[in-house]
Amino acid sequence: MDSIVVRGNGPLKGQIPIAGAKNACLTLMPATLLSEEPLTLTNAPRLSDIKTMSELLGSLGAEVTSLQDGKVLAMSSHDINNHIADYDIVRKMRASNLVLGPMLARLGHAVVSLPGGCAIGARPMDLHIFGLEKLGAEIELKDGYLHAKAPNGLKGAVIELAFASVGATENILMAATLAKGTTVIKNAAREPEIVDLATCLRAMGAQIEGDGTSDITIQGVDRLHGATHPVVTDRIELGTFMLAPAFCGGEVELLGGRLDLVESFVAKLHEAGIDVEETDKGLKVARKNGRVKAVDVTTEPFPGFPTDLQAQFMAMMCTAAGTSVLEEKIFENRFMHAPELIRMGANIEVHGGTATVHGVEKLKGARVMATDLRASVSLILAGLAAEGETIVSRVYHLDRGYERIEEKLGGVGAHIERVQEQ
Ligand SMILES: CC(=O)N[C@H]1[C@@H](OP(=O)(O)OP(=O)(O)OC[C@H]2O[C@@H](n3ccc(=O)[nH]c3=O)[C@H](O)[C@@H]2O)O[C@H](CO)[C@@H](O)[C@@H]1O
Ligand SMILES: C=C(OP(=O)(O)O)C(=O)O
Repeated sequence: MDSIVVRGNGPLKGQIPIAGAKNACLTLMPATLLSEEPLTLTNAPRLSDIKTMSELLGSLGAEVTSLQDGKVLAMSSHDINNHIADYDIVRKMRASNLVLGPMLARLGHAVVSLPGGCAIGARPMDLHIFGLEKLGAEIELKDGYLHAKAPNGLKGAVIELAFASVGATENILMAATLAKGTTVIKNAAREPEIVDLATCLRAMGAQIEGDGTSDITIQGVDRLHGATHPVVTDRIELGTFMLAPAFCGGEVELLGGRLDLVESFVAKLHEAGIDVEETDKGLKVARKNGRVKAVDVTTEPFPGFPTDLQAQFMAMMCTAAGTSVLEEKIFENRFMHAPELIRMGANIEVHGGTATVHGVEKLKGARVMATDLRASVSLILAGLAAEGETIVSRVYHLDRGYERIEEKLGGVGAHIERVQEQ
């Protein structure tokens, strides 16, 4: 199994290219199931989650061809000959549940394994089911699988979500494109990945308005056609790498970075005393001198501070001047990185969904274990700012969401290498 070894670093300098968004690509790929014609995605990230989604789509009869070293995904769902998304693939990745809406819309039936919980929370699918049932689907849970059918086809409806769930919005949005009549999703998620999905669906012939706001209106059409669509920039990879110079010092330009994707996060960086400026090619982040200031953060749905950047921000707060309070409002168990950061000398108290971080002068390298994707990368950032060597094990979590992290961070002067452990 691979581990990542990082050594405490001086200032970082240079440029890091930001990839297409994992979380956009994972919903754009199942959109191929909605049409018999090919869908091609450009600017795709090279990640293990993308391979898992390719495997899942392949198991349903779709063809996914990876071109240009994985940056282009050419997909065709001409022949969908299986309607069962098997537990063995779905359990590897929760986003597998995003085939449910498209399969139901295209085939009129689907059987999809319930993904189950994961390290960060229980993550039920009640809102996905609620929305699809409003569209006329009949859904039953049997043997751990959701058995969904729409004997009379899907029909447009007004669907008010109790919480602005990203996945539920995506599943309902995709299903509604082929439903009869008009669907309105109220309290829809507003994340950039939803806007990217709607943009791609429009390129395929769907009629959608209001994406990026809380009310999305979809006028169903009879069929969707092929398209080529560039995946939006990964705002979480962007935010993660913005924290590297903020934490270690130096100046790094994030190529392809866009302020509108990370505004609430950048507001917190400014409060902490970090400079962020827009350039022709992206965003430049600099910390020239002085200690980072402690700031409080509450995670919220977009446009609020993203939960997927909470672990990384907590790592930086470990050596900030003062005390910061981090409130996690999206997932009930997303502080698994705290005990590992404490092994590196951090002073953190966790009570329920609140973590209080008392800044210390320095972290110290240690052997630590990654528990989930963003926890893993928070430990790498902490290791770069710590004294001595940090070994992060279980980095398969990391490979789900960060392509070639050693190359990207190594390229700006970080001491980081991947090793194989027995
Ligand atoms: C592949 C992907 O895009 N993953 C992202 C997506 O996950 P995901 O789509 O799973 O996140 P949701 O927005 O659905 O979940 C947010 C909260 O709603 C709850 N919930 C969700 C659905 C449901 O039917 N019932 C319910 O109670 C969840 O348990 C969680 O507490 O958005 C999250 C919130 O920004 C991000 O952290 C994930 O990185
Ligand atoms: C929680 C995440 O992903 P997923 O929803 O795929 O588990 C993430 O990207 O941080």
